[in-house]
Amino acid sequence: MSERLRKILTLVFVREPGKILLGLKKRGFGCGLWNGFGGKVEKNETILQGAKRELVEECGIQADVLERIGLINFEFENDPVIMEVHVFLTFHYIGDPVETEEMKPEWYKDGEIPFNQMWPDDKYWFPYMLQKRKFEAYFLFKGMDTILDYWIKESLND
Ligand SMILES: Nc1nc(SCCc2ccccc2)c2[nH]cnc2n1
Repeated sequence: MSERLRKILTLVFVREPGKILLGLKKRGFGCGLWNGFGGKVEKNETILQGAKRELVEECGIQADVLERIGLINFEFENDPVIMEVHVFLTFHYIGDPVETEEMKPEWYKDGEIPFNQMWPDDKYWFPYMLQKRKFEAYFLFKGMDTILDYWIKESLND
């Protein structure tokens, strides 16, 4: 896997006790789905800096403390590039979420997460993230809707 082409991306979830902030993607990759906030990591920034930047750009929230909670590799059939998504979590942030051109933010109760309007893999790894259990996962997609294969495991390392 190491010699494959990789695209490094971030995904940030903002939490309150019993609630999670999701954004409805208004354009681009994953348009029409609820997701965390994130995107590409630029050349001149670290993954953590990229995560913080995307959170501000996409919903106006500043998170000084982001905890790395997961690492997910997404592969799409017939696409040579693997998406390496670094997932972050924060309970400590500044500002109220605002709608942007990219995202429409909404708070959801943990038991009312709209998985049927989210990427199909989310229901597999959200439980780890909601319980603050670090995880690694891999999903092989056919198109945008079908998971051909996957694994997920709890990881203890940083
Ligand atoms: N939850 C979730 N997210 C993504 S992409 C997240 C990274 C990203 C990529 C492009 C723009 C913004 C954010 C997924 N891809 C396949 N399953 C998936 N599940």
